[in-house]
Amino acid sequence: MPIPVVTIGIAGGTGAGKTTLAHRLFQKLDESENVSYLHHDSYYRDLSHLTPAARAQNNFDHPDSLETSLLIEHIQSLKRGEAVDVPQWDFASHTRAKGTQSVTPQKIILVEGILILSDENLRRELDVMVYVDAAADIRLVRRLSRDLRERGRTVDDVLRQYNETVRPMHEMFVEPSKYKADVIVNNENPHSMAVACEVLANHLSTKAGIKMACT
Ligand SMILES: Nc1ncnc2c1ncn2[C@@H]1O[C@H](COP(=O)(O)OP(=O)(O)O)[C@@H](O)[C@H]1O
Ligand SMILES: O=c1ccn([C@@H]2O[C@H](COP(=O)(O)O)[C@@H](O)[C@H]2O)c(=O)[nH]1
Repeated sequence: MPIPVVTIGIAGGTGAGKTTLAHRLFQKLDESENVSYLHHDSYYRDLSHLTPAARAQNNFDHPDSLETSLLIEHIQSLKRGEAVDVPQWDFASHTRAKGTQSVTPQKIILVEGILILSDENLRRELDVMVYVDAAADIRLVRRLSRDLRERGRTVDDVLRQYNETVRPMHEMFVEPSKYKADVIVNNENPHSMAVACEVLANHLSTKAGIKMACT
């Protein structure tokens, strides 16, 4: 039996604050309202057939690097009330890890990723589209620090990748998708975050009777 579901998409450039916003939303939701959380990064196409050096050169910021059709299938399954087995991505080796993570159907499906608003079929699955915005230099600094800390990279790796693929793909696919969003959050302004929270709380309450306290 299908359950009423609200699907929220959170897009934005690398380091903009998508995951931070998603976690803030979890904290604001009533504890009884669980969320099915899908990250587009989990759907990178496996590269284990390539050498480690070739994998590191892959363009992870182009839409073709992701199996978006599988993400769409998973959103549709969750909407039908069916659990899904989500692949796991290993950022250190650039391969799909062994095993999957089961995600169960909930009233809210939260989908996050740099490219989720650039795909027309994926946009059709989203009820509310949010784009988190921050200046390129701020995003690069955050990305550098996160990739050194959490993704096993060196400064040279991060800067080479940023110049060769991250920045050009951002300009080609991510930044233009901002204009598809219902809400653009300025992550350099805490008030903008608070206003976005109010907009989402209002939408969740009107469309699905879900309570979210933003204060
Ligand atoms: N408004 C902010 N001020 C300072 N640091 C932030 C802010 N938003 C996010 N960060 C930090 O920037 C890094 C990248 O944020 P994250 O939410 O992972 O970005 P994304 O998911 O868009 O790549 C994290 O270390 C996070 O703690
Ligand atoms: O194996 C990989 C897969 C992805 N990336 C980079 O990740 C970011 C997207 O993640 P954010 O959390 O939004 O930053 C994307 O820009 C890819 O370049 C990677 O480096 N290696």
